[in-house]
Amino acid sequence: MDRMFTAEHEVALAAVREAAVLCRNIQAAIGPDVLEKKDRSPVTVADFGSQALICRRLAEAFPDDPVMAEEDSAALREPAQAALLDRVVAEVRRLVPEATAEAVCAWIDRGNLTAYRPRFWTLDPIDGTKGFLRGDQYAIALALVVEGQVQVAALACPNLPLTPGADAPRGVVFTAVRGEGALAWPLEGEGEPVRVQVSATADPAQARFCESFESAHSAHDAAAEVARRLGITLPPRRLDSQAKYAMVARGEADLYLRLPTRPGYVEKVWDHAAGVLIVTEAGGRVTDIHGRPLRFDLGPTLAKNRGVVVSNGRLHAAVLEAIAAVGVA
Ligand SMILES: Nc1ncnc2c1ncn2[C@@H]1O[C@H](COP(=O)(O)O)[C@@H](OP(=O)(O)O)[C@H]1O
Ligand SMILES: [Mg+2]
Ligand SMILES: [Mg+2]
Ligand SMILES: [Mg+2]
Repeated sequence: MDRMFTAEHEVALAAVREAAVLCRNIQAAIGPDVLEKKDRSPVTVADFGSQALICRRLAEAFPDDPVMAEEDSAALREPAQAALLDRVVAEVRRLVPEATAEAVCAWIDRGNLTAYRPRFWTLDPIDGTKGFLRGDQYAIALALVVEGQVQVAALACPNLPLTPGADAPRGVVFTAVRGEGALAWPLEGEGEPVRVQVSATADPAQARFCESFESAHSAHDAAAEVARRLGITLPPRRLDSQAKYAMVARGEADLYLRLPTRPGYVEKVWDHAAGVLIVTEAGGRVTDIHGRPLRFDLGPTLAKNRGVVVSNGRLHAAVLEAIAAVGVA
């Protein structure tokens, strides 16, 4: 069989790698003063810069493909934001010297798709913005959705150790093409990728689970109850962003629980599309808390889903059962 989506895979990998350079440049410059002043501007600059770089590459390679991205440039174009726009343009120019303010805004606006299409890209230019500001985990997540199915994914995790358990070097990109398995590439350099595979853990009590760092994004108390019910004694690993999908995909965790915190929050497509393909291609399973597959054919939100459960596959049924027994709504 011919390999499918070869060009899309190559472009997606190169695009998230380039954006990761910009994000690293900006994160490296965050000082204690930024945190003390609760200044969110570094992540705002990185969000816009990352989206501009990736949309530029997609526009070059696939001019007809729409992009459903998290950010839009309306705020950035306001005269009052001129200084912020200057910072974004300066960061983009370190990678694309010919970039102008107008071009940067136009690239960002290529990410303005808000309705479902039979073929579209979805982009989270920085996922885990809170982690980014804390100097912790964040991700750059890009996925191609065709007929409602994620076909190609690239997930850059600039602060995740390249090898599980080792502290350095950091920076890994996970990619997947449907039907072809999942790969982990060094973020930098020409190194060969390795195949990633979920864990073989079959005893729920032995499960290592992860969840959001932010308790506002995922109910920590409900997850603790589910864990207790499964006999899990290890504390959860808490980390920001779709790096949690990567943890399950490479067998460093067995479960990722994202249990709803309040009625009304609806998950976003760009927070999950890339992670879902990487985990499923690594042999794992992803559903919502009711066991339904995540729907990427409804626009920017997962309007028909509630929460997210990610597992190595083997543990999935037991986890859904425990969630139902605990009564997570
Ligand atoms: N109340 C809520 N419940 C669940 N997710 C939420 C939320 N409020 C924001 N989010 C999403 O949670 C994402 C981060 O996920 P995590 O907690 O796993 O790091 C955010 O992505 P961004 O950081 O890209 O804005 C945001 O889209
Ligand atoms: Mg996000
Ligand atoms: Mg984001
Ligand atoms: Mg956001």
